[in-house]
Amino acid sequence: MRDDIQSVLISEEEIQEKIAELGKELTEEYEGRFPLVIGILKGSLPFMGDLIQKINTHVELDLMDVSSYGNETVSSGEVKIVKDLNTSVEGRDVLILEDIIDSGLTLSYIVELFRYRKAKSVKIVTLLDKPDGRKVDLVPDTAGFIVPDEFVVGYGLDYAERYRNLPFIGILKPEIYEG
Ligand SMILES: O=P(O)(O)OC[C@H]1O[C@H](OP(=O)(O)OP(=O)(O)O)[C@H](O)[C@@H]1O
Ligand code: HPA
Ligand SMILES: [Mg+2]
Repeated sequence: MRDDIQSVLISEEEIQEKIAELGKELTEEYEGRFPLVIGILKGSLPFMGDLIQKINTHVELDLMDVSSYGNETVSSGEVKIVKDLNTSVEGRDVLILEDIIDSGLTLSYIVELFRYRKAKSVKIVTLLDKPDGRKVDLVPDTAGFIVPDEFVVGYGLDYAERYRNLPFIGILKPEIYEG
């Protein structure tokens, strides 16, 4: 699996350091507010798993599965809800956790949906932001790292469902997806 990686973009240590920082900020922000923390499957799983342990106040968790990439490296543009929330967002402080914002299509769809469902507040925290990939105007409230316009994998991010279990963020050798 690691032989398929051309270079490591963000190391395991850098990721964990950033998560500790984010956890501290979020603890202060959400102290006493009991936010609904929503992870977007499947990519956000490692980030969510690590980050929630660094948030030192009560939170409620839920998961939503949306998909627009299939097995491709470019978004289809069509966002499908594969699994909806179990919890109502109405009147709640919602904290959305994402692994990456690329075209912005996935999150703009979700944010609009949560506003329509009358969330009290919606905050977006993403581990990675790829601003050069943007197709719609969407700015996260917090981004851990800015990444270049390349297809990245690891720490939740997949190519054709693989590499999610790498503990770092890397760039795949082009021959893996070109041929
Ligand atoms: O800003 P965008 O261009 O919409 O891309 C970002 C979204 O794409 C990926 O999810 P994907 O649909 O591949 O599902 P997955 O998390 O299960 O891999 C990623 O996890 C984000 O949710
Ligand atoms: O660069 C990426 N890598 C993996 N999944 C993604 N989904 C959007 N962008 C990416
Ligand atoms: Mg994916």
